[in-house]
Amino acid sequence: MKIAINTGGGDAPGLNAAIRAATLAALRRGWEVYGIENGYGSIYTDEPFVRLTEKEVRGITLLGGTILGTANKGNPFEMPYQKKDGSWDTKDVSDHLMQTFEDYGIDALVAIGGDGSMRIANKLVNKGLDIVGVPKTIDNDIWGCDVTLGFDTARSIATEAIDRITTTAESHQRLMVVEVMGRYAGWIALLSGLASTADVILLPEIPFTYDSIVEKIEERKSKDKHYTMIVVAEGAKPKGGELVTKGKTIGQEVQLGGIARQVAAELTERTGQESRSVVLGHLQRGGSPTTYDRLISLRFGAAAIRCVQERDFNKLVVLQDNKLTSIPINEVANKMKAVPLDSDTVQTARDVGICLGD
Ligand SMILES: Nc1ncnc2c1ncn2[C@@H]1O[C@H](COP(=O)(O)OP(=O)(O)OP(=O)(O)O)[C@@H](O)[C@H]1O
Ligand SMILES: O=P(O)(O)OC[C@H]1O[C@](O)(CO)[C@@H](O)[C@@H]1O
Ligand SMILES: [Mg+2]
Repeated sequence: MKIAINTGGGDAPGLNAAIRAATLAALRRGWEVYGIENGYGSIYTDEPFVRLTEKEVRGITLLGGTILGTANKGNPFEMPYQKKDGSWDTKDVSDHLMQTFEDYGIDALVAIGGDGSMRIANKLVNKGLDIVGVPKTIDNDIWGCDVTLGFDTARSIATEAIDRITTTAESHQRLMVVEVMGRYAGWIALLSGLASTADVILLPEIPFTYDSIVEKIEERKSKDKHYTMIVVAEGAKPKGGELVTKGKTIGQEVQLGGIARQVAAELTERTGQESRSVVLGHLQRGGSPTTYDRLISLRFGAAAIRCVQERDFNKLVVLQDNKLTSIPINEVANKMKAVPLDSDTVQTARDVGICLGD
C-alpha cells in the first residue's frame, strides 16, 4: 500500500502531530508514505511527492505549523493562473492531479484540512480518489465534529491574550476591543471571551447593536467599573451591516479583518470614552500545540490509517460525543458548524452577565 498525506487551508497547531501519527501508523503496517507539499502545490512540480520515513517525523509532535507546508489558495478545481495579458483567471487542473496519483501508484490520500479542504476532497472522491479526511482548523467550524485539531490551542492563546489586555484596560480605564479569528463561526470568540471574563462578546451568529454594548458600558460605570473588555470575532457584524473585509485575491477566500477598529471608533464616538483595538491575528494559529491538541491530532492521524486499512474510504475521522468515529465526507462538504444559540455555553455567558450584542 502506498499512501499520500497533505495539509490544506490555514495552518493549525497539531498538524505535525497528525502527520507523525499517520506516518508511523502506516509505516508499522509496512506501507510506503509520501507527503504532498504546500496543499496540492507539489503535485504540479517535478517532485510531486516526498517520501516520509521515521526520520522526517521524528520530534515534530510539539512543533507548530506543518512540515509539509500548506496553501489556502490552490484548489485544484479553481487553480489561479496568470494569462498572457497579465490578468488572472482560474482553471480546473484536477485531471492532472488524478493522473499524477495514478502515475506514482498512490492508493489513498489522507487529507488534513478544514471545510474548504473537505469540499475539495469530496470533488476528488467523485473523480475516483480514495480519501480519508482529518478535521483541522482553529475555527472549529467543520460540521459533524465535536472539535477540530488546532482549536484548543487557538482558544487558549486568545484567552491568555485577553487576560493580559484586561489588566491594561483597567489601568487606563479604556474600552478595549480584541478581534479574534473565526470566519463565520464564533467558537474562539465565545470560549476565550467567556474564559477570560470579557464583558461583551460579539459573534458572527448574533448580529449586534451598538445600543446594547453602550448599555453594558454604562451599567459597568454605574458599578464603578470604568473599563470594558469587548471580544469580537472577525466575522461579526452589526444588525443590517456588512462584514468588514480587507480584500480578495483570485482563487482565495475573501480576507476578513478590521471589525475591532470600527467597533472601537463607534463606541468612543457614542460614549466619549477612550478606546483601543487589538487584532490577535495569526498569533492564534502559530506555535506549539496544547496537550489536548497534540493528543487529538495523534488520535485523528492514527485513526485515519485504521480507516485506510479497513478500506473505509471517503470518510472524515471525527470526534462525536467524545468518541472517535468517521462520517461521509459528502455529508460535511457543504455545511458549517456555527455556535448553537441554545447551547449551554451561550446560556452560561448570558447567565454570568456577558452582553452578546443582542
Ligand atoms: N490542499 C489544499 N491545497 C490548496 N488549497 C487548499 C487546500 N485545501 C484547502 N485549500 C483552500 O484553502 C482555503 C481554506 O481551506 P480550509 O477551509 O480547508 O481551511 P481553514 O483552516 O478552514 O481555513 P479558512 O478559514 O481560510 O477557511 C479554501 O479556499 C480552499 O480552497
Ligand atoms: O492565512 P490567512 O489567509 O490570513 O487566513 C486567515 C483565515 O484563516 C483562518 O485562520 C482559519 O484557518 C481564519 O480564521 C482566517 O479568516
Ligand atoms: Mg475554513
